[in-house]
Amino acid sequence: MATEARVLLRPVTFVTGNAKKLEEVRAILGDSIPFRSLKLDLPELQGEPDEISKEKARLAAIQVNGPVLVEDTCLCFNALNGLPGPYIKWFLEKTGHEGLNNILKAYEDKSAYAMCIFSLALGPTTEPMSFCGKTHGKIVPPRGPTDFGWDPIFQPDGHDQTYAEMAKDEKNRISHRSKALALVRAHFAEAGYIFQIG
Ligand SMILES: O=c1[nH]c(=O)c2ncn([C@@H]3O[C@H](COP(=O)(O)OP(=O)(O)OP(=O)(O)O)[C@@H](O)[C@H]3O)c2[nH]1
Ligand SMILES: [Mg+2]
Repeated sequence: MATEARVLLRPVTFVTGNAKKLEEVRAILGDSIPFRSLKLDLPELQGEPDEISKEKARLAAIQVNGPVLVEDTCLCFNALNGLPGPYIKWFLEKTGHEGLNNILKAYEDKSAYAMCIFSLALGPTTEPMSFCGKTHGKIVPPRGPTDFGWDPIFQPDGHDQTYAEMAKDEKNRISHRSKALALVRAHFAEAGYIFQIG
């Protein structure tokens, strides 16, 4: 089904308070989609990851009054049926890498998945669309640089290194974030948006 082309008068604003996310999004997207960034710490709902991400997009679109892209990242332990999930930020802040490993000491299953849900809202009155990427792996004692979140304790399946130990471009090739952004790019290619940026 052909999608009607829509004219966008402004670049897509990627709204995040997290500089490391922005760095990765820039590296992955390159110049495939006209975008700029805005540093804002948006309030986050409690609930299912998809709804948290969409609500961030709704709030961001009101602030920006134009097309916005946001993302919410989850780290999900299979032994805990997906928790900490969207609450990983607070678990990490309060318990650290050691605490996250300790939580799983009670379980044999150390498997986990990293999940990114991007939400795109074309404007403040448009319902956001979501794009989800997942990378499966396991939780391990920390290895590698500690400059980005839980990267040192997440070892993707099929790799000997944690996210933190990997070269940046290697992480970006296989990450939850790059899988979700591949869907965002495919959406832009299919929707045929026309950017008329004055
Ligand atoms: O090791 C990591 N590798 C990653 O690839 C990654 N992506 C996000 N995070 C962290 O996981 C929490 C998500 O929470 P989150 O999605 O609400 O992000 P945030 O509040 O930092 O930014 P934002 O909500 O303003 O965009 C925050 O602690 C982020 O630092 C990552 N850690
Ligand atoms: Mg956040």
